[in-house]
Amino acid sequence: MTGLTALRMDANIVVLGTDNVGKSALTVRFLTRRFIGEYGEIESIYSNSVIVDGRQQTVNIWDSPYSQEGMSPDSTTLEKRLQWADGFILVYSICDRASFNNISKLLLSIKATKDYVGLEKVPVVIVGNKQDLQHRRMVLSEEGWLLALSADCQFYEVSAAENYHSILMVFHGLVKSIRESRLAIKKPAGIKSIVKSVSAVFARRQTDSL
Ligand SMILES: Nc1nc2c(ncn2[C@@H]2O[C@H](COP(=O)(O)OP(=O)(O)OP(=O)(O)O)[C@@H](O)[C@H]2O)c(=O)[nH]1
Repeated sequence: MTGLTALRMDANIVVLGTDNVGKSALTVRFLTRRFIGEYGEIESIYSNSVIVDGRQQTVNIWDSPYSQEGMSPDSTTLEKRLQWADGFILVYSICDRASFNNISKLLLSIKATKDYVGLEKVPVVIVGNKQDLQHRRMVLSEEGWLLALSADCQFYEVSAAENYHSILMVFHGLVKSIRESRLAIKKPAGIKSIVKSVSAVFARRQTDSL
């Protein structure tokens, strides 16, 4: 991440997942507090001003409909989104095993792209949506938790249809992580690492003069 990126006050969030998992439903819930049921197939970047931990922040959210050509984990269209993003929301449906399997592929694509541009760790939140459809559940909560633990991500199970607050937590959690990752990059070296570097220089000088 460059110095300029570290100073930016807005956060670019990309919402990814296979078709029908509720990417648009989550985004619209967060932006309007409403669940409208049908969302169409429109690709959009929404901007919204939010207050997280008492600080105002502009959040840009890129929500794209899934299609085999455009959003499969190895496509160039996906790569464009990966480059643009400061953080990701990866959505699966708890009723759709294939959508859960796709999350691991997306994690690999994110890692490959962001490593390529030199980032150490990109904030990611994994979301299991449609929690209200318990009778059709195909993916256990524990599987979501384990995947998130192994990838060092946050995890939420939510229902965009029934609950606004859990969706709010997803977006706020991600914005906080993006902020923290920027602060970590800007943070000056601690006193311990300065002492270590100075000692290393002196040690080298002593051995050079022998
Ligand atoms: N029961 C239930 N239905 C949901 C929930 N979230 C979304 N849906 C429904 O699932 C369908 C797909 O939702 P979308 O938000 O369009 O899904 P998407 O991931 O954006 O889909 P694509 O645009 O095809 O990529 C719609 O009929 C929604 O009403 C949920 O939490 N519970």
